[in-house]
Amino acid sequence: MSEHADAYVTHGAVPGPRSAPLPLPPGTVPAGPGDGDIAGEMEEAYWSVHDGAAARATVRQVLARLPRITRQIGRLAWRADPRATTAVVACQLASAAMSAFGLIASVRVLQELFAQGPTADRVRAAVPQILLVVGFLAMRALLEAAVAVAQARVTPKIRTALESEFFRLTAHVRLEAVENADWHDEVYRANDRGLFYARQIVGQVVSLASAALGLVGTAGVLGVLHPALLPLLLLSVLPVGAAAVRSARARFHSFKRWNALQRRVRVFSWLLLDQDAAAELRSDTAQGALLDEHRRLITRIAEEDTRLGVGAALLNLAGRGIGGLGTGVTYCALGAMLIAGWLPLAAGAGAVLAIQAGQTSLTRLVEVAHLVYEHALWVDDLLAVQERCRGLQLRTAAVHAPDRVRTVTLEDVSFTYAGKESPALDGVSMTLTAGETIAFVGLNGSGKSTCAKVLAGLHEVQRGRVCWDGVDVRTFDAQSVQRRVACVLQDPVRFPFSALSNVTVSTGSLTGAVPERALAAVRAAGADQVIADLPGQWDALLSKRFRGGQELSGGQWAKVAVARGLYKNASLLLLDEPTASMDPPSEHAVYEAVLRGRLREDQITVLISHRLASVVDCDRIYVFDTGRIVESGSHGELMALGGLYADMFTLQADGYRARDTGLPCRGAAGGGAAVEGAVS
Ligand SMILES: Nc1ncnc2c1ncn2[C@@H]1O[C@H](COP(=O)(O)OP(=O)(O)OP(=O)(O)O)[C@@H](O)[C@H]1O
Repeated sequence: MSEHADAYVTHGAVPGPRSAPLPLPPGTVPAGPGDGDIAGEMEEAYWSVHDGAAARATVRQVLARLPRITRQIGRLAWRADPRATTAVVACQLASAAMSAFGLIASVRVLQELFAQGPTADRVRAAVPQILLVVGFLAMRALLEAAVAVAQARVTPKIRTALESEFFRLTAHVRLEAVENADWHDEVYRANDRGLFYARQIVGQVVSLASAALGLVGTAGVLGVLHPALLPLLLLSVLPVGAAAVRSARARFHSFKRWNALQRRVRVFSWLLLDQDAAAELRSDTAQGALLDEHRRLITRIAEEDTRLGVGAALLNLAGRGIGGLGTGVTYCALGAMLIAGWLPLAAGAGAVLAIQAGQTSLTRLVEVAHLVYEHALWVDDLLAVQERCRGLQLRTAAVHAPDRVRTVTLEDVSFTYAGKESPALDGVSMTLTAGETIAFVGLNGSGKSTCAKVLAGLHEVQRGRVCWDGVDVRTFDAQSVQRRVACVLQDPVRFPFSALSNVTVSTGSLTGAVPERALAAVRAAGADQVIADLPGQWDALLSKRFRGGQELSGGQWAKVAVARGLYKNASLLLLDEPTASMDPPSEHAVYEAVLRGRLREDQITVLISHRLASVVDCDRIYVFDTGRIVESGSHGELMALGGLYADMFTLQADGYRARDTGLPCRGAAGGGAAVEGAVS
């Protein structure tokens, strides 16, 4: 055995420099999150960025942002449905006017009632004003209903527009961005929080406008009654406002703690309910430990709930106390004005009504302003993520990749993943021609999958060129390139669709199929028997999560994935360890189909495999080592070379021999037989 094989054996599957050795772990594990300051310990960095922002913001910060938020939401609403948006604004303004007119009419009713003369006459005189009050209130109710109807039209449209734009953008982001952990976190956060709050914020902005207009209306009415009542309104509402700000902040602060706990509980709930985790949990008898932790957390939530409830009651009491003090001072001042004769008694009673309405509007205004402030941060976050996605979109170009590619060439290609120091591919050159079957082999992390992705145009190289029929692939529209490539990966996506859709989805269709091609693809992949045995066959739903759905084994899913790749009928077929979970006869059948090119004679097929027996018949084999191609040639040429390939092949072939007897092992039918044949 050569020095290559020695390195393979003595250093394990991943040779190369190692970092500092891992020290012994401690004998006791920390009790877990939930001890001490739960909010601090359990904050999840990327979820919690804006949680509790309203608790930290000053009144000035909140007020300063409100006009911008209102404009932003207004723009979104206008784009979604201009008519409904106009209706919301117009009806909202009219409803506020009705409130103000109703208040003035109420004051007039009081004036009539407090006038001189017999009671019956005074009541009769007040009737027209009472009818006016009723009319204004009825109008206000109708207008508020109209606002709700228009809002119900515009809100789902905003949600649909934002959500479809969000997914359209994220689905077309370049692969390197998707593989970036920060981008991934941002997108999940935008999906979970941004879209959620975007659905609510229209209603909240409408409530905010309604409360603000209510306050303005009250001030207007008081100004009409007597200008000196305006400072009185201020005197009355300021303490109420201060109490409302304190209570809103406390609520957001508590919510942050509560939310952190809820997230943690959800992790345990998912694990306890998850179908995929069920077998391992039971075999490890881990349920007890998970249940204990779950119980501990929900107990903490219950305590937090009680703490929240008691805190809210105390804050409410304090707020009402301060508000009551303000009201008391206001009424004293009002009494003084009445005694001094500045104001008729009826106007004084009207002022009391107006001040009470003003206090209610202000409390609502403060609460909703804090909500809008915090939720708008999440909506901003969503819009910022969308903007970032716009800059990461797949390349679009007028030139499309050729329908049938004759040659794919890599010219001195180097590629380094973002954040990595050493390149994954370093000066790789090769030419692949239609009709060939090529294999990539090499140690873990040597660059095989990266090279396949570069060939497929999924990664843009930093140095060198990837050419399709002599044209740099970067000049083609990216999606046109991807339409001509089929990738079958080791861990294929298990689409929760019908068996047929699982095959046809590779052509971008869930509902349309070319029946003969679908049958040929599943036969070639060995998936025909899998589908034939399912109740419902082609129509069988492949997901246990839905009623009547079926579950496949790992190997059966792999066959469906290979069928999907073959069905695409692409110029370039990339198979990245597609048979790793298949039984030997199935693996053999797939390689037969792929290697003999049963579906397409003019296809370039690239096969990545660690089972070297499966690449023996390939036209050419490239051997990768730390991002470079160190050997290439046919199986025979590489064995004669006696390098890394020959060492790996011999090592694997030895594994199929019974050590004592020298006889082949029984389990090595299919692939094993090929190895025996090849090395003997
Ligand atoms: N998305 C990624 N981001 C950063 N580094 C990556 C990424 N994917 C792969 N790498 C790194 O690039 C190098 C080559 O990886 P690649 O997946 O191409 O190797 P491979 O030969 O296909 O390995 P394996 O046989 O284990 O599948 C490795 O060092 C790996 O850690």
